[in-house]
Amino acid sequence: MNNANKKSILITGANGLLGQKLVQQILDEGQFEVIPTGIGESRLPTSLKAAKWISLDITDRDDVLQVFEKTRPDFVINTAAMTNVDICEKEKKACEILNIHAVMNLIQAAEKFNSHLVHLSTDFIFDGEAGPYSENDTPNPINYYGWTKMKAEEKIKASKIKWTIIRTVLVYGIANDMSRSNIILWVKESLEKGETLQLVNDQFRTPTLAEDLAQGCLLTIKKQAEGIFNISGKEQLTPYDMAIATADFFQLDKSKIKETNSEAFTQDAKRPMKTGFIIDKAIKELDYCPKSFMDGIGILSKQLKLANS
Ligand SMILES: NC(=O)C1=CN([C@@H]2O[C@H](COP(=O)(O)OP(=O)(O)OC[C@H]3O[C@@H](n4cnc5c(N)ncnc54)[C@H](OP(=O)(O)O)[C@@H]3O)[C@@H](O)[C@H]2O)C=CC1
Ligand SMILES: Cc1cn([C@H]2C[C@H](O)[C@@H](COP(=O)(O)OP(=O)(O)O[C@H]3O[C@@H](C)C(=O)[C@@H](O)[C@H]3O)O2)c(=O)[nH]c1=O
Repeated sequence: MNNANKKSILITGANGLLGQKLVQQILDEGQFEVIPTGIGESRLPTSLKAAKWISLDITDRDDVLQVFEKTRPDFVINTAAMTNVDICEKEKKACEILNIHAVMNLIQAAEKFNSHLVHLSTDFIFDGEAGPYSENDTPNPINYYGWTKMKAEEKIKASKIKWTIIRTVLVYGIANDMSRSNIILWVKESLEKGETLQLVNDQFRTPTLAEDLAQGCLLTIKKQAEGIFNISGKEQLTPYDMAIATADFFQLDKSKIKETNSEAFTQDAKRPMKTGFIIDKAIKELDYCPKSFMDGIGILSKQLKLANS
């Protein structure tokens, strides 16, 4: 506990899409003290500068222990990861260091300072043969990114710390100075440039609005819920469905969206075919209530207008 009456939440990777939404919601709600951390300088928008930024590279064990020593966070939400799935397939060592070894640094520090670790995981721990998945299904990753996220879960489950694992899928939204895009944004931007897109119609996801994911993380902290929770959107859609919905919403040229399948359209890393999550446990135990996909696009659209005004 830092502030007289507020518990503290340290966010790793706070410059990221989820990280920025968490800082926003924690500041808006005022119930907790937020400690935003990340690699290098803050890229948080000025509106979030109230929170004191701490540079923290979670792959640096001494850096992690020093920051925990200084801040003694009650909770840690680990959003930091190597999230470009195709680069993970090509740069396995870097992916292993960030997605597995760095998590072990956090486990060690959480154990030493009695912090509750909330860790972000993914649908890519599954092989996509039988989605949508519940919390009890058996992982069987088919790409290296998914394998590293599964190994990190195993390290956490084997530890002695208080932990919560939040699994999510295909997060979309807009944040300040983003280091990677997401499907709604790259479909919208490509169509606005008049580019032709190939979208697969045989992969299934339950796309997740970044704000809903952040709220799901905070609900587990508010309810001190431990264990595994699926936090995602409710609707199961294909990337083709998502692209058509995006074009309809922003009134863009749908004829530039070519329907294809995973046989014809391949990426460096294999994607599991049918994933998505069953979110009944989060709805029942956390009162989690995600937006519909169309409402999610509406929220993103309003933020884009604000950002461009
Ligand atoms: N996005 C998605 O579709 C999904 C994401 N997830 C999981 O959710 C979590 C958050 O995802 P998302 O917000 O989209 O990810 P982002 O890629 O937007 O954010 C990850 C952040 O981690 C930071 N980072 C990279 N290396 C380090 C390091 N050594 N120390 C500290 N921070 C570091 C990055 O910094 P910088 O910005 O400078 O590169 C970035 O800000 C991840 O764990 C991901 O695996 C799970 C399923 C789906
Ligand atoms: C680039 C592209 C993707 N797709 C499909 C493949 C995939 O199912 C979906 C999204 O592809 P992307 O490469 O944009 O995103 P992808 O890397 O698949 O996103 C993943 O990110 C990591 C961090 C996760 O944890 C996963 O849950 C998932 O969200 O769209 C197309 O159909 N056409 C395209 O041109």
